[in-house]
Amino acid sequence: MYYKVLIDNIEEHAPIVYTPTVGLVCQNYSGLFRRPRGMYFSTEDRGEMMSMVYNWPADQVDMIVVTDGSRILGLGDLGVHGIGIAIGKLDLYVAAAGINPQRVLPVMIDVGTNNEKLLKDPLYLGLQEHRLEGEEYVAIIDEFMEAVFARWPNVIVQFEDFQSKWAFRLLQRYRKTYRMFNDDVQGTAGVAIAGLLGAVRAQGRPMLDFPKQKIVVAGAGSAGIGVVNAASRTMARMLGNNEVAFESARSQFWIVDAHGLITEERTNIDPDARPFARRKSELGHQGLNEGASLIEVVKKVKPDVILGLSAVGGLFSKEVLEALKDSSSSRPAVFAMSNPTKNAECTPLEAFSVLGEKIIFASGSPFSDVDLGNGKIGHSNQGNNMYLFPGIGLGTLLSGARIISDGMLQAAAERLASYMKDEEVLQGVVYPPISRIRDITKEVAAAVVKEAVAEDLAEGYRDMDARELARLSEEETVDYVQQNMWSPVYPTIVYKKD
Ligand SMILES: NC(=O)c1ccc[n+]([C@@H]2O[C@H](COP(=O)([O-])OP(=O)(O)OC[C@H]3O[C@@H](n4cnc5c(N)ncnc54)[C@H](O)[C@@H]3O)[C@@H](O)[C@H]2O)c1
Ligand SMILES: O=C(O)C[C@H](O)C(=O)O
Ligand SMILES: [Mg+2]
Repeated sequence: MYYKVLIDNIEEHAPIVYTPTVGLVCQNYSGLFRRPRGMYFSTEDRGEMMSMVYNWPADQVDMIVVTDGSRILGLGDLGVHGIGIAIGKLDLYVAAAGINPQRVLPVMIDVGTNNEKLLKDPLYLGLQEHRLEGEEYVAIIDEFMEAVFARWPNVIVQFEDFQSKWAFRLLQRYRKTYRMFNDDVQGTAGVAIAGLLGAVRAQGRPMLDFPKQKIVVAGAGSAGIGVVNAASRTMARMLGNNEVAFESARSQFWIVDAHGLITEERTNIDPDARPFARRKSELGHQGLNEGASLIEVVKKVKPDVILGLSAVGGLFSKEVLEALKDSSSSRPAVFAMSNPTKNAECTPLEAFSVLGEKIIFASGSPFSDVDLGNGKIGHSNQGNNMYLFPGIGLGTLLSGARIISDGMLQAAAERLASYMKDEEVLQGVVYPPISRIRDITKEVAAAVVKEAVAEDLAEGYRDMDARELARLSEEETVDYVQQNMWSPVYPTIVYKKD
């Protein structure tokens, strides 16, 4: 009944089970606690996880969303309170992807917290010690992965809201051996690429013009670097996929973090950001220096896009938006993607009032459209990984792919981009409304299945073996996905008064 209500009213309820309200829930979780949900694996469970997984009552689990609570939305380290995010994401797996709700498992890895308030809070439900670090931390995650894949070899594990340093490291560690992905790094990247391709089409230009876009990214964490990595690979593919193409794609991005513009001259540069550090040779003629402020960078670069994944509310100030007036694009794009609402780099009202009706606007959390007067509407898109992660999970499940490849993620992003019609995109609508999330998820999942088959990764699912999967046409693949989506059905009961 809960899922029936959620699915039928997804537009109204997504902002409650998901961003922004889920953020508030996580911030107050110990005080709101009613009953335990999900599984907790803690530092104290070392050596026991293999037997613990057998305590979970379901014989089959299709999807796990796991977090260690270290970076929940843009709210920082919330320790075990972060379980709310895993529960919320899995609600969307049921509502959008039709994963059976009896086969989802939210997981919290409790290795302590560095949140001083929680460390002192008598109501805190988790371990009251500082976070475990280094190889001991990795050993805990290794043990958890071995345990869940031993009990459910076909499960898919989505890593969610791990602080950046672990997000990248764990993704590299597991992605070639387990059916797993990191939603903040990879899901966000695909959604951003789909929106950026939409912004190119909205200028009346072909998607192949994407490599000409100049993009300033504020934020060099798991999400920001994930976007720049994948978007530059997409550009490079469009340019011929050779070394020159990669170099040209790289030069389209300017990354600004808490210390300003990232250049080669930065000391202690984060290895994940290093490939995108601006070269010394480029800085002179651009009039930019190491650590240049966001506003300076926007003024000098005149970018087509400013994209925020900084978790700093209001970072796209009036001055930054004013500077974007000189953008070389006929329709500059403002993507204020940080969550929850108060962390958005700017609101659509702020962006449209400074830059006018032409811009393309997207935010991570939902905002209302803006009335621009004279019957004109400034469209507020929700650029959130919710448009991809359910389809990535479902497509992986139904293909029986052994791993989740870059190609499968790329296919998902491209399907999301092509889902929007030209008329919609020209009106500034680059993402579908959430009311269509079940349909878009079905399409994304089908694209993931097709790509898994093409890459010879698919091993089939239940009665559908790999050979049969390979024989399905595009349309048949979509039907196959649809038939395997769980749906709560209730008969209509009409009470008749005689
Ligand atoms: N819309 C989506 O689908 C989506 C997906 C993933 C993450 N996010 C959001 O993105 C945000 C960042 O997530 P993350 O995992 O990358 O976090 P993170 O903490 O790893 O990274 C934050 C980055 O922002 C930088 N930063 C801080 N202050 C800045 C400033 N004043 N100017 C420029 N950069 C600044 C930091 O240096 C860091 O590089 C969060 O709010 C999260 O909710 C949104
Ligand atoms: O949870 C969301 O709404 C998106 C994203 O995964 C985030 O961490 O902000
Ligand atoms: Mg997240």
